[in-house]
This record gives sequence, structure tokens and C-alpha cells, in this order.
Amino acid sequence: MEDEDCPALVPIDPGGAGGAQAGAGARIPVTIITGYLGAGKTTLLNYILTEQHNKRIAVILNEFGEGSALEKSLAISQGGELYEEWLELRNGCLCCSVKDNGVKAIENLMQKRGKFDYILLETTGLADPGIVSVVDAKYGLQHLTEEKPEGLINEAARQVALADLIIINKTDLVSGEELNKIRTSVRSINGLVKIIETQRSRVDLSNVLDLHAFDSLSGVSLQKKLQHVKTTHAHLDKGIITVTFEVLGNIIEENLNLFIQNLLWEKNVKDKTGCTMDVIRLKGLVSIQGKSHQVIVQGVHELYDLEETSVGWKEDEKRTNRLVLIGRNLDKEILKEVFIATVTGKQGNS
Ligand SMILES: Nc1nc2c(ncn2[C@@H]2O[C@H](COP(=O)(O)OP(=O)(O)OP(=O)(O)O)[C@@H](O)[C@H]2O)c(=O)[nH]1
Ligand SMILES: [Zn+2]
Repeated sequence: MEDEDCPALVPIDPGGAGGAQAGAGARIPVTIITGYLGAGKTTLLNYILTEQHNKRIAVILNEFGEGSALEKSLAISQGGELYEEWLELRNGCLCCSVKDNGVKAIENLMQKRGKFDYILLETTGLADPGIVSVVDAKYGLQHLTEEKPEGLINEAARQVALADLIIINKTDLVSGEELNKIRTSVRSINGLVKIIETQRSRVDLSNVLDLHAFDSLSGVSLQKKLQHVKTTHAHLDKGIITVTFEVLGNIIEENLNLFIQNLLWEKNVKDKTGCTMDVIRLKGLVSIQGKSHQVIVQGVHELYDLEETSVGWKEDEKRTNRLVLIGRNLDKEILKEVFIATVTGKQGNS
């Protein structure tokens, strides 16, 4: 029953509790590292912590242990020094841990936020919200295409769907042709994701830290990104795919909320065969009536939010709404129709 207690998430007060020192009120980017067992997550963490980067990084290791109490190791790497703390978590899944004391661990970290610039969180295969996902070049394809019993989602494919960055690791173990196949497979699941290929998880750190920096600063880069996303064709009917569509004009904010909530919460949007559309991730840039700036829509599972960007619509610019959805049973034409019907408010009152 405790599981139902949802602690309130309190917005961080800039210049508040953290004290008056410089940077105390700054937002700390959190990067979550996911990936199938053995893909190279720990190798990546070790690489990041030992690499010279002059950045203060806190790491929460989220491993599944034996028994009911799961342990998390917290390490703060500060100029080469490593600080460790042990935290206990009951739930290994981050999004479920929001109802859990996992949130407290993160809040505690936030209070120490003068001490570091980034938080990295490694989670094992069951975690939901992935940001960086490490994919094994050799076995990844097998994991991604493995068919699951009716109704069950392929966890490896879900991690790819949720990621902002995919690191295809262990490229030393495969041929160019095999690498092409895994790349194509990743791309067909997630049309938005950035893909990097590595050995021993050696990445340029600027690619891994603060993945949402550009999104939240301006809509421009997102707009560019969204323009190049193509609807993928499902090889398998039950597979996770990316779907994108664009609708011109201004939309009404409450109606947009209604559209998203029908999709993510009510789950009453169905495909041609009557299967519920299952959206894992949603991203969009929209034009809301009465707002002079572009608005970003972000959704992960049941959570979503709207954020006004610093990019204003220009006088001579066509106002437009571009949405990208990643999930199962997605039908682009139906989604677009439902969007237009729900969101423009063209029917009825004008
Ligand atoms: N050949 C090869 N092996 C690698 C590479 N990267 C990592 N490995 C090896 O793969 C194994 C698993 O790497 P880890 O970093 O422990 O993987 P992980 O994702 O943290 O594994 P779990 O925590 O068990 O899920 C280790 O033996 C690594 O040495 C690579 O690029 N090439
Ligand atoms: Zn969860």
C-alpha cells in the first residue's frame, strides 16, 4: 500500500536551499544509461569516470540484487576523487521508483548540487525511461527482434524506443554488414535517436552529458530533427515503430491535452484492427493559439509535458504542428485524423 504513496515533486527553488554559492540554482542534467545485460554499461561508466573531463559527475548505480532490498551505489567523481555512498532502493525501475524512495536519493543528490554538474544513473534491463542506451553490436539484433508472447513488449526494443542516444558498442566483434543490420534495426524502431558506434564504450562525453540541452534551449534544433524523421514501416506487425505527421495551423491547448490524454491515459485510440495504440514516446513542436513561441511536447509512457521554447513564430512563418510518436500499433493516418478532429477545434465553435 505504501507503493501508492506518491511523494510530491517539489520544483527546485533557484537560489533557495542550496545556498548562495555560484551555480547552486542551476539545473543538473540527469543522464540515464540503459542497455541489455552485458552490452557495456559499466564499461561506459568507468570510461566516463576515468576520462579527463573537468566535470563533476555523480553516478547512481542501480543494480538488481538478491532479496527485497536493492542496493544502489552512489559515487561522486570530483576531479579524479571518487566519493561513494550506499543507497537502498526497493524498486529497480526508475519510473516506478518515482513512487519510491528512489526519488529521495535523487533529491538528496540535488541538495548537494554544488558538488557536481551531472548525474548519471545506470539501470538494468527492466528500467523504463532510457536516455542513453547501450546496444551490443553482436547480440543486439537478436534481442531486438526476439518475438514476445502476445501482449508482452520486447524490453530491448523498448529501451531503444526510449533512448535519446544509442551507443552501438562492441563494433570490434561484427562485420560491416552486421553493423549495418543492427543500425537499420535501431533506426526503424526509433526514428529520432542519435546513433554512435563504439568499442569499449569510448564516446565523446559531450554526446552523453546533458542530452536535452538543445531541446530545452530552443525549438530550432528540435524542429530540424523532427523534419528529418520518417515514418518507418513495421517489419513485424507487433514491432515498435516511429510515426510522424504534420498539421498546419494553430491548435488549442486544452484540446492538445485531450488528444495526448486519450492516447497516453485513456488509451482509447485504436488502429484499423481495433488494437490499442501503445505510445512509448512522444515528441513534438506545436503552435498553440495565443502563444507567440513554439511549444515542445514531450511524453514518456503516461507522463508528458508542454514547454514553451525561446523560439518565437515569425510573422511570415506558417504556423505548424509536427509530432513524432514511437510505439506499437501506430497508424499514421488514423493518428493524424484524430489529432485534427481533437485539436483544431474546427468543428463546433470557432
Ligand atoms: N569485445 C568487446 N567487449 C566489450 C566491449 N565493451 C565491453 N566489452 C566487454 O563486455 C562485457 C560486459 O561489459 P559491461 O560493461 O560489464 O556490461 P554491462 O552492460 O554493464 O553488463 P551488466 O551490468 O551485466 O548488464 C565485459 O566483459 C566487457 O569487457 C567492446 O567494445 N568489445
Ligand atoms: Zn516503471
